Amino acid sequence: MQIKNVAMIGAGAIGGVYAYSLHKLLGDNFAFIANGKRKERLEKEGLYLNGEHFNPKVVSSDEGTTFDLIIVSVKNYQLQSAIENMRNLVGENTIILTLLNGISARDVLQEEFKDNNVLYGLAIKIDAVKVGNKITQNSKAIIQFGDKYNKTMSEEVLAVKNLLNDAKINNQVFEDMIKTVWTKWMLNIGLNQVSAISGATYGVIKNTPELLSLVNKAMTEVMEVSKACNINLGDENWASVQDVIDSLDGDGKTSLLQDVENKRKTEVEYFSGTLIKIAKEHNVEVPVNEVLYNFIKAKERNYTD
Ligand SMILES: NC(=O)C1=CN([C@@H]2O[C@H](COP(=O)(O)OP(=O)(O)OC[C@H]3O[C@@H](n4cnc5c(N)ncnc54)[C@H](OP(=O)(O)O)[C@@H]3O)[C@@H](O)[C@H]2O)C=CC1
Ligand SMILES: CC(C)(CO)C(=O)C(=O)O
Repeated sequence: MQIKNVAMIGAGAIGGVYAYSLHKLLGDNFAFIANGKRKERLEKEGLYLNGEHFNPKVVSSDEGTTFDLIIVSVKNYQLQSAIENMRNLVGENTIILTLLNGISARDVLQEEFKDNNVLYGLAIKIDAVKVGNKITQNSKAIIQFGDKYNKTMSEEVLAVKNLLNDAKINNQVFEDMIKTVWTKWMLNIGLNQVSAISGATYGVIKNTPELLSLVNKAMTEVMEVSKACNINLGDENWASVQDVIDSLDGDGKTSLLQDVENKRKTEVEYFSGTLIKIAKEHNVEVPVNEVLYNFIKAKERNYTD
């Protein structure tokens, strides 16, 4: 199986980074999916990655074509609209890969596209910042992806791996993608939420013991909930998160902080919001996350122009 044409829905900070490499490899066999004004703007202005301009093809939802692979890189609260916008471009054999943070996007997509292979996926060690149509990204970003379990890789996983290798996109397939997705979620629950409240860049967080301690307390609650859910995050998952924090560029900012700074809706419901719900079902206390949740919700509620 060879992936010949790829579409991506979500030309944002994350999408833009990977679109650059896929566009370079595939030319017009790579396209963004966008409609209306979003399509016009993307076509007219394109994107910049680290100062280099690129202008991939843009297809609309009613293009009358299907893709071998569709990569989804919108925010969690945009997922339903993205699903409707990609529906007509999903064929019988289209593989779908999500890069959204959180633990729910893959299952939401699989429920909508029951007959397709929807892979688990995430973007890690990425410190992309997007202002207007200009993206900066300095770290060695990696896509971690796969089926739920990958003791042996399926034909689809191998095909995506070959594509990412050809596009020179760092990638890893883990045996247990549920644990991998939860590990990233733990990182986001710590780092993203603390940064959104404090306004701190990665560099400031790394050099401020009080903030680091808060990050670790929020993440410890995820470890506890993971045990109650039989996901059982362990020392190696904790260590891999610390490794990611170390790798992030000092000037970079989490996506949640970028949202708060730009007075956009945040993904907090998919971080502590979801953790609090799961914790309740399992009678686990998550007081630090309750505080973080309320602070971020209050920030969102009080955005002023
Ligand atoms: N930024 C980061 O460093 C990281 C982010 N992530 C995760 O990746 C996901 C994406 O984040 P990020 O790239 O920062 O988000 P952005 O907000 O930068 O990008 C989302 C993009 O999706 C577009 N979009 C939304 N709805 C549609 C739609 N229906 N059709 C077409 N395009 C649409 C938006 O367009 P428009 O602007 O026109 O509304 C925007 O360009 C999130 O889950 C985030 O948590 C993961 C790792 C790191
Ligand atoms: C891990 C981190 C903080 C950067 O890759 C992220 O996922 C985000 O900013 O949403």
